[in-house]
Amino acid sequence: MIAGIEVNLSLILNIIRTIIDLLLVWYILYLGISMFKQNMRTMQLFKGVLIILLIKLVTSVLGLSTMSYLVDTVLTWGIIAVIVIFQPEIRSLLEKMGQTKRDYHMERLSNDQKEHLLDEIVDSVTKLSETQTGALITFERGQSLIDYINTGTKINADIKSELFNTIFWEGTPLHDGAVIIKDDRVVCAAAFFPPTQKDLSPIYGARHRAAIGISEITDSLTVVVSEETGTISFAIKGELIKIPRKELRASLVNELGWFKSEDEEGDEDE
Ligand SMILES: Nc1ncnc2c1ncn2[C@@H]1O[C@H](COP(=O)(O)OP(=O)(O)OP(=O)(O)O)[C@@H](O)[C@H]1O
Repeated sequence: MIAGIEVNLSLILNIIRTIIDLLLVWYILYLGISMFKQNMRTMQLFKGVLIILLIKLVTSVLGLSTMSYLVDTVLTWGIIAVIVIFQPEIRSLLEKMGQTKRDYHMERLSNDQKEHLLDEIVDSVTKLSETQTGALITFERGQSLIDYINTGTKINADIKSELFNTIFWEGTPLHDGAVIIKDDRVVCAAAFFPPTQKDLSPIYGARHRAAIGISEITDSLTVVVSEETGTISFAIKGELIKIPRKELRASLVNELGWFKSEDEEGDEDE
């Protein structure tokens, strides 16, 4: 009787272990595939690895020992090369897996203070758009942008409409590159982003490529203003979304998530 219970218990434990195992593998595959889908570089890598694995299979089945040795060598050195070349993507994936950051800093600000910050940003982006001044403004969200902040010139200033309009004025040395905002601070200007490798319409040049590029490898939000047309776009998760001027404020509120809904406030009070 006791032996029977022990067998059943170990069977149940085995089933639970298998389910946990499968769920973990599924989660890692899901993260990997969503990263591959977002980024053209990783998509190309994925195809390359598939081709090499296919060649490895064929050479093993046909017993082509020299070819098999060559493929093994490519795989061994390839892994090292992939780690070096795709360091930003691998880091982004690991950061996503361990992401627990809550926006403590923004939570300390009152709604009035946040409204004021939004007013400054909306006022500035609207003016940049009206005057057709090219601009790239990136908001750090869950994942750190420290690597990209380090490529620019540190500022650590308040968010002010005049500041953005001055920075992006063509006569200033800082106008080339992106401004990065972390919480309620403008942390740097003239930051450089790795441009996307995606096929894009020829109407988009280096600025839009940079905006999409940073959104492929981080969860940041980038606001781009086109110098040629004054069009405002958001770059999010590898996609470019045009934002009509009238909808800029509402779209920023939606994407930045600075204001909690009443439901969320209620949940925290309980
Ligand atoms: N990799 C990059 N990282 C950050 N900023 C960049 C990068 N590449 C270009 N830029 C910015 O974009 C400007 C050049 O934009 P370009 O005119 O080629 O882009 P565009 O997408 O056609 O935009 P626009 O519609 O404003 O002309 C540069 O002066 C620089 O400020």
